[in-house]
Amino acid sequence: MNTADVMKQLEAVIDSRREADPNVSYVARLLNKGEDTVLKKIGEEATEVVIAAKSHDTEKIIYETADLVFHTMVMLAHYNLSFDDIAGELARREGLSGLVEKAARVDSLDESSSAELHPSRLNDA
Ligand SMILES: N=c1c2ncn([C@@H]3O[C@H](COP(=O)(O)OP(=O)(O)OP(=O)(O)O)[C@@H](O)[C@H]3O)c2ncn1[C@@H]1O[C@H](COP(=O)(O)O)[C@@H](O)[C@H]1O
Repeated sequence: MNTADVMKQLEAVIDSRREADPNVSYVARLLNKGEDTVLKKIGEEATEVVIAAKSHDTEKIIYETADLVFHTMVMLAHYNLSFDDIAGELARREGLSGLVEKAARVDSLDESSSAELHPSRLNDA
């Protein structure tokens, strides 16, 4: 199976677990416990990825990253988002250097803060 098919299939399984019994489905249990539990798992799994990466153990990195991706998919389901939403955002960014994007963001921040300090706005306060 290619990557896109794996993600689509996992997404469909997660979606199908919305109404499943939390006693037999881990996904149903997580979704039933709600936002805080779903988000706590993301934090835990992200930390485990960092620890695995620092160990330079390839198998552990793959295993923990799979856990993180899986729990991220559950989090997206919680917010009724799909992996297509993320793929769409990544596609939108394609070809736009992170450095160029950051420079544009910093410039626009500078413009808005200098506008705040502009003498014509002194009476606004
Ligand atoms: N890909 C996964 C998957 N990856 C990880 N996990 C589970 O996620 C949990 C990870 O938690 P931890 O490593 O923190 O272990 P833990 O301390 O036991 O976890 P907690 O007690 O904190 O929940 C483990 O129970 C893993 O088995 C997954 N559970 C399910 N899936 C997929 O989701 C499908 C539906 O699963 P069910 O809803 O259980 O049928 C499965 O068929 C799989 O395709």
